Amino acid sequence: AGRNTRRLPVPPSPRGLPLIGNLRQVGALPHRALRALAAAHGASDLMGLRLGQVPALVASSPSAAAAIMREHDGAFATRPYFRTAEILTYGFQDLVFAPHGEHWRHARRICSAHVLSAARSNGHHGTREREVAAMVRAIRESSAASEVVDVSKALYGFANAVICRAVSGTGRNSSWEEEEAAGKKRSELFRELIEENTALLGGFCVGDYFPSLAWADALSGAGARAWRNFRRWDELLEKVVQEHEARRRGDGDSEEEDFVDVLLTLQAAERQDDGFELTRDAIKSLLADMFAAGTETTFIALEWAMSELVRNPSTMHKLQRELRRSSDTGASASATTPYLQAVVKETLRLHPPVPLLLPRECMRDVTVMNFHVAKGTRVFVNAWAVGRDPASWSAPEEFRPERFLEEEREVDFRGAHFKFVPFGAGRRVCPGMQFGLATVELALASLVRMFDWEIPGGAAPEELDMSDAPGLTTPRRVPLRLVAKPFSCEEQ
Ligand code: HEM
Repeated sequence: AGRNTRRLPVPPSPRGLPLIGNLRQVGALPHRALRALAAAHGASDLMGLRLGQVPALVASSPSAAAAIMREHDGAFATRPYFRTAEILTYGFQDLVFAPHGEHWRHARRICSAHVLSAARSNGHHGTREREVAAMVRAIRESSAASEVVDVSKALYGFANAVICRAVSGTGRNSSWEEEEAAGKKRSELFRELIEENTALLGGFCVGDYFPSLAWADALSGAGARAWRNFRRWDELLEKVVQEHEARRRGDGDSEEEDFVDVLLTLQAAERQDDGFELTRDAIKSLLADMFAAGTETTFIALEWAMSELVRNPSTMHKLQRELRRSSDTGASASATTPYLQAVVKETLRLHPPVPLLLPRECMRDVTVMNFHVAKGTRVFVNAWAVGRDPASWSAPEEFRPERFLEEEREVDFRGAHFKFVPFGAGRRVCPGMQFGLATVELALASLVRMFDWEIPGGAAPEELDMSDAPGLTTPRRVPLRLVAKPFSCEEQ
């Protein structure tokens, strides 16, 4: 097969410049630029690119997404090596990103098992509810002082606090208020570190695109910046792990096990049958990964859900009616809130928080949709373009949650429908899907149920700026600032 594939054509590709190839054409909003490039070059399924010295492949249609993540999932299961990621993950990029090693399988099993069970457990449900309550309280206070609420900031703080508590726990021995103050300080530090991480990972590291010029990073300072950030992460995570160890030596009270507890228990049960040793650095690497992967994504989904609702008042009212009617049945009653589920789906279709998913790398020469793809090719799946594919969706650019209750009611994002892949699919599907969704649904339900929202200064809903920020994740370009009017049942 290897010999035959060489005679096959390579995917259509726009002409690049000498040396840098197509790097300049990717632009600040790569998901948009890549869709336009693909359309202009007859490459609506697969498009070839050259990013510096690195060959790349972009999948932009549902069938191309299925070819990469279902038919050839095994060949594309690895992540490319990134210099900054290597530093930021304790040299454990392999542990988190390499596909076939025992380490990867083991680490991933731990992550998924914990994250999924945490999503269901009552302990974490309670944690989420307390964080939602804290956010609602803060918004009420701002609205009483007739301030405009920085919704983006409130949502980021919320998403960050939920992940902080799920991953590194709550100081179970202190009161909630004491903890809230300490937690806030820590959340701020986490926020700073995560932002720096995102900048570093999304940033341009010469060595990632020009392996033969890797020494240039030493000159540009990207390497030094990554090391500096790494040391700050390390200090914080070391503290988190030490606190847990002290607590475990103490009263051993662990009614609410968090992620660090699970990892320490595993470490103690040491030498797993596959010979994997959970070192201190491996634990810290996994923690850093959860923080980085869980906060930004949850925040972005919430930010766009609120934006779309404010921009589409009839949708907002319909959701408010559903939630206010079913409020006494409790937040877990997802069966009673079908419209909420549809709103969340529609938000993720139009605004997947990681629009190009995380890059994969081709591990051997393969034939994909009759094209030859060489080993070492870096692969992007344009989930954003796939979710707006005009051949698969009616009125694809419109926000219309009803589609998920009508013609698309069978379609979901769990990895079986390749026209809707905001969490990826196959071996590399997001392990935090359940956890992220539960957080998004709970927070959105409370904000929509408990407040009426308006754009400050009486601007018309359709004037709301909906542009996305440059980078590999897509938060709003400008923060969402709204007036919140507390809703009380007597008004209706
Ligand atoms: C709405 C929320 C979220 C969205 C939209 C999202 C989306 C994604 C996407 C698109 C990927 C890459 C999948 C691929 O390449 O096929 C991913 C990977 C990942 N996500 Fe999420 N995610 C969310 C929440 C979370 C949360 C809450 C956590 C953890 C607490 C998490 C942990 C991870 C990890 C560890 C990976 C890397 C998996 C791997 O490389 O195998 N995610 N996520």
